This record gives sequence, C-alpha cells and structure tokens, in this order.
Amino acid sequence: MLFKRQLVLEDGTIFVGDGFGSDRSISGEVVFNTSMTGYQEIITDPSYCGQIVTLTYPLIGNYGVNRDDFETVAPFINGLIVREMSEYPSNFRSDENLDNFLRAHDIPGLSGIDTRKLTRIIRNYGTMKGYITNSDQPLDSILQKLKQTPLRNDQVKQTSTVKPYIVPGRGLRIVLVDFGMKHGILRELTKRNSHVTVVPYNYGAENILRLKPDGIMLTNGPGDPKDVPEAIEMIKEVIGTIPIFGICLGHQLLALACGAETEKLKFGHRGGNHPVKDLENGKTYLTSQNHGYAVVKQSLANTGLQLTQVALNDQTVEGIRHLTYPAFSVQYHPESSPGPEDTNYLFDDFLTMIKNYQKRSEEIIYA
Ligand SMILES: NC(=O)CC[C@H](N)C(=O)O
Repeated sequence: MLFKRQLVLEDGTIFVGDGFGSDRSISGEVVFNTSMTGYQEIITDPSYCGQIVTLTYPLIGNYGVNRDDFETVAPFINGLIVREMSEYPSNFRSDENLDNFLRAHDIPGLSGIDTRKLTRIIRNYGTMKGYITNSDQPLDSILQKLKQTPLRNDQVKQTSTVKPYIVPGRGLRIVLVDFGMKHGILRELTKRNSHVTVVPYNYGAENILRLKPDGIMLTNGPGDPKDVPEAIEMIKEVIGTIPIFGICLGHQLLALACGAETEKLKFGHRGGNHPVKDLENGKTYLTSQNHGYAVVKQSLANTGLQLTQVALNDQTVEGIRHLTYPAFSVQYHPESSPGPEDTNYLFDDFLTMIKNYQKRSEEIIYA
C-alpha cells in the first residue's frame, strides 16, 4: 500500500514521493549506495545503523527478500529511499516483498523520487541529515527539529552482541570482537574451520586474553570510530601479543590504537565496485565498501603502520599493516555480501599470519 510521503534535507530541499514500509517519521544521516544488486545485504548491514540509505540503482525489491541473504537478523537502518519499488517480486528464493519486510521491522521507505538528483546533492554538499515524514508540518519547524536532533554516537552499543557466544570449529581459535558484525565475516571464518568466540565491543583485553585466542578479528560497525574508546584501549593492550585482522570500523580502530588519525569523508564510499590498489603486489581489486570515515594518510608516519592499499577513486587509505607486530586491516569488505569476492583471500592471509607467528614464537622458545 503506497501513501504520499516526503524527505526533507537539512538544506531545505524537499522530495515528495510514495511511502512504503512503516509509516512513522524518522530522521537520520542520508547516504547513498551505488550497488546494482544486494539490497537485502545492504539493508541488514549493521554499519548503516541510524542512517537513511538511498539506493542509486533504480529498481529495487524485484527479487524480494529471502531467508539466505541476511547480514544480521534485524536491520538497523533508519530509512530506505529508492527510485522504484517492486511490489511483486519474482525469484525462486523470495519469501516476501521488501515492503512487508520493512513494515515488519518498522522501517519507513520512500519511493518514486529522483534518486539521481538526491545523490548529486549529497555528492556536492556532503552527507547531510534528512527527515522522512507523512505529515505536512511547515518546513521551518521540520528544519528546526532536524537541526536540534544531533546524530547519535552510541550505535556500536546498539549493534554489538550483549553477551559472548561461541560458534564451534576444530581449527584456529579466533576472538571476533563484534561492533555490529556482518554475518559474512563469521561465514568466512567458519568456512575455514575456525573456532569463533564472538565478544561484545567492550569485552576488554584481560577477558579476551583469558580466552587464549590464536587471533583477534575486529569487525565492521557503525558510526565514528572515536566513539568506541574501550575498543581502542583493548587493541593497544593486545597488539603484539595476538595477531589481529581488522575490517572497516575494525581497521579504523586499529589505526587509532597505533596513534594514527581518522576523519569523516565528504560523502563516503558505499557501493560494490570500488577499485583498490594493493601497493605490495601492484594489483587492483574491485571491492565492496560502506564507510563514512577513513584513516588520515599523513597520520600514519611514526605509528609503526605501513600503508598497503589505496582507493583509486580518491587515493584515501584502504589498507594498513603493522611493521613490527602481526596486525593488518582493510577499509573495505573482503567478506563482500554483497559485492565482488576478489579479496576473500585476506581471510586465508590472516590464518597464515597466525600460523607463521606461532611458528616463530616456538622457534624463539626452543632456540
Ligand atoms: N562498515 C563499517 O564498518 C563502517 C565503519 C564506520 N562506521 C564508517 O562509517 O566509516
């Protein structure tokens, strides 16, 4: 069932379209993703917590929502904006249409607007706050309310697991610090037989070391990495003792723990075809991305961190490695889900790094 609804941007621009999903009013940071497929994975990626996601691909919902493509059980996005929403999906895996799915999770949607125009506004002026509403309140009062509503800074608390849990395996024991984990990361580790203990964002170094892990994986997650000081402290304490692999927010936290800086990008990187150059082997990979913050390149000097990968679109930092300790991280998503699987091999690299580190430690002990 469609109904009239509008999006009001912080700068006063109004888009009027059709509503779907929940009919409640909501504000959030408006961002855009350029992926052509994978809307179910994008909607359920917890890194979008609190954001209103615009999909630039014009036809969304055409293959429905299925039981297999979730990246978390319940979505954390605040709203969804599309050009055209398909009410009648057609796919053998489809269980329900997107409209029903979003309504069930109380998430408002807006369709029938010029998403290309909206994206150009965000690209020109940068990411901004927006308000999706059915009401015809005067623009002034909406803008005032938008200005007065600050963006939240506790998203990781909302998306992280509350208690630790185990996904058993017979391989290496990995502690997965969950900042708002995409299931793809867990999938890649269990596919490689890892025994995974998923812990909350604030589990602390002492608790983690008590688990005697072979390696620590820092997941993706929403918001500003500086809003998670507990994790930065934890990383400072474990780095050099246990091998570390960080993805996206995990990458930013590793950089901050080593003394580098992060900054907010104008409109971020969100899409399924971002080219990244690996400076170590000279190859370029297509990557899946979703981030609004980035590590400041110049801040890597004197941190013990080496720049390993750069984004070819804007030369920002995409990968780092510690020169002394077994620790590396990437800004993009090697677990894809959705997107290209070019960089899946990084999970193998992580497990190899752990084994090499263990071999070296044994050699030192028995020398
Ligand atoms: N996907 C992520 O982990 C995103 C990291 C961080 N929240 C950012 O926007 O930059």
